[in-house]
Amino acid sequence: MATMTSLIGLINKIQRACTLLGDHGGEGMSLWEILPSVAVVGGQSSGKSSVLESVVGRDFLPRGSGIVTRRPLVLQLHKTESGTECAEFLHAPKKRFTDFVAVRKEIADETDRITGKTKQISNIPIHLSIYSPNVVNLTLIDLPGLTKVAVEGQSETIVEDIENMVRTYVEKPNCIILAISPANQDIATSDAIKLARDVDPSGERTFGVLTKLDLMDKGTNAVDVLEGRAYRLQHPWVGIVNRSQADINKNVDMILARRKEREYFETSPDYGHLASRMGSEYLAKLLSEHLELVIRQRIPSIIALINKTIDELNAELDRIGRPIATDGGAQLYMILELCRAFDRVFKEHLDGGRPGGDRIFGVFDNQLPAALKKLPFDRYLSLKNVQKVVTEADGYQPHLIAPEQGYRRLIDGAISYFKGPAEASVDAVHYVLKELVRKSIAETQELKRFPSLQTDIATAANESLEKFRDESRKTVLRLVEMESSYLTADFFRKLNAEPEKNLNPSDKKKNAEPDKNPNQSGHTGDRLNESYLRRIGSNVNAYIAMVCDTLRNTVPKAVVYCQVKEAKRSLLTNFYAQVGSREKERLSAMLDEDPQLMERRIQIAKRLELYISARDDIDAVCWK
Ligand SMILES: Nc1nc2c(ncn2[C@@H]2O[C@H](COP(=O)(O)OP(=O)(O)OP(=O)(O)O)[C@@H](O)[C@H]2O)c(=O)[nH]1
Repeated sequence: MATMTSLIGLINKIQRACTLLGDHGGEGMSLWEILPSVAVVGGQSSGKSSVLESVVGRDFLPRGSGIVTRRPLVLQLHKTESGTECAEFLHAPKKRFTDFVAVRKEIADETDRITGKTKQISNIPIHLSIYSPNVVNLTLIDLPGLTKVAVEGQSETIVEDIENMVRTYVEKPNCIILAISPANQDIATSDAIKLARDVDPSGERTFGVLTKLDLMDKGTNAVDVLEGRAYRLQHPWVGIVNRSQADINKNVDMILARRKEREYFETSPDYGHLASRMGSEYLAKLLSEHLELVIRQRIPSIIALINKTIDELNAELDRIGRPIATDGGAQLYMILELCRAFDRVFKEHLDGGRPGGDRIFGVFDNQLPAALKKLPFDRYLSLKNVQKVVTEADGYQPHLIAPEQGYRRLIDGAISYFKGPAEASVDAVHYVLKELVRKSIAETQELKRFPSLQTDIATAANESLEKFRDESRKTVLRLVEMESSYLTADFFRKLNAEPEKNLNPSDKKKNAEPDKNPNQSGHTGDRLNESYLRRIGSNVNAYIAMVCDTLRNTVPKAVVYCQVKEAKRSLLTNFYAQVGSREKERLSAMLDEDPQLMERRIQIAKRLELYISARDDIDAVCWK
């Protein structure tokens, strides 16, 4: 079974590692939060520093009037078998202090480094480890003393600020509270007890410490408090006699002070019966034993938290991606895999499964028919324009039978109107595809960490789409031009057949005077009569309607063939060819990651290392 030394040593080690990672509490459940610690709480001048120092057995804490402790001091005591005592700060790990006067100065300087030489406070802790044969393994947190009023140079909120900071430490269920109250004040007015009662009403994690027993008025004693009658706590009260200011001035050393304290209790008529449970040494032992008990109880939940965190960190590493291979072949493989992932998402957009592909159907089903409908054939085939085109078509020559050239010109002119909607369909589908490329890049999880590759893929895909658009435009224009290049003769044959039904065909052939029938040639003297022009207009209109029906069906086919199918088939084909011939340096550049993400990965990896080593340490200690 684990020894007390190894258990507390283990917790010390994990706490130090937490601080290295900047994990000293804060938001969320952290390892730091679950590790047990002892916080020293009390009003100013209640004797906190004195208690801490006598537990440690050395003078090392800054002294002075006013607010001295302005940052939490996390003090880790490590018991060594032998050797000289030394101290080490986490912020200066290579420097070993053997002179405790220098330790005191370093605490003061390090406090100022964060807070400046003001009287402000900060909740960023200072970590100090003390290695000594004269200490027990213990982690103590010294906190600024609770005050009642702000003094000159302090902000109005200082009283509240200190209380809030102390509270953040002591309200955590893992915190053992060392509540320091001076015996020469009424226990009912103790700031430490007041706060401890607030955050630990059952008193199960509060240790009451009564200082300054030697300063009580003659004839009074604190037996009521020390025996738990004045204020009941789950743990026994411990009385302490620290060095007086006069002792400090006379440089009474700690060893002597402890001996004097022991003698005080042993010879005291009031406290003699309690002597074995009084004094700084007893307090240190009591705390250490309690801490061990708490750690033992906590180990299962610490292991559970560590395991849960390791799983979460691994999952996050998977999500943001593992580090990239350095080998060129592996990088090429990775780039192609990423392109394929993008391509899959893009195809899902087109084929369904993800939204967007339906907008292409919308172009053919709504936009194209609406644009065709809006073509200005009414104006183009107005009586006036028909007359103008037909008249101009044959130049100075009179029309003989039917205005053949006039018909052709009118039809040609009308068909050229279809170019607009056909090209607009090409463009509309182009923009839908471009948007789908953008969306697909954004939605490809695997690509998220590679902004450079995202840009490269977008550029390559858009270049391909431009090419497809050009091809598609040529094709639809060709479809329109084809309609002009050879007209459907059948349509006119049927048209000619209709009026002939009303006439006697033999008569028509015989007299060979078409001009006489206005329905046939429409000549009135030199000019075509109005109803004949109307008939030309309506014939051309009917022909155009037929062409329109055809194009409404063929333009979408051409667009899908040239743009959509090509996009599905070969959006990145050129890109693959280019990438395949690229140098390793360029491949690495394509896999450049977002610097923030890289930083995040390093952080997670560090954290993961801490948690894994913490788990190993716990395993090692528990199996000992
Ligand atoms: N006689 C005697 N004096 C004590 C005792 N405990 C503390 N003192 C004196 O009380 C004064 C304040 O003690 P500190 O230990 O500095 O008290 P603190 O709570 O750390 O004070 P701040 O850091 O200012 O909040 C010092 O002059 C100590 O010598 C004690 O048990 N007996």
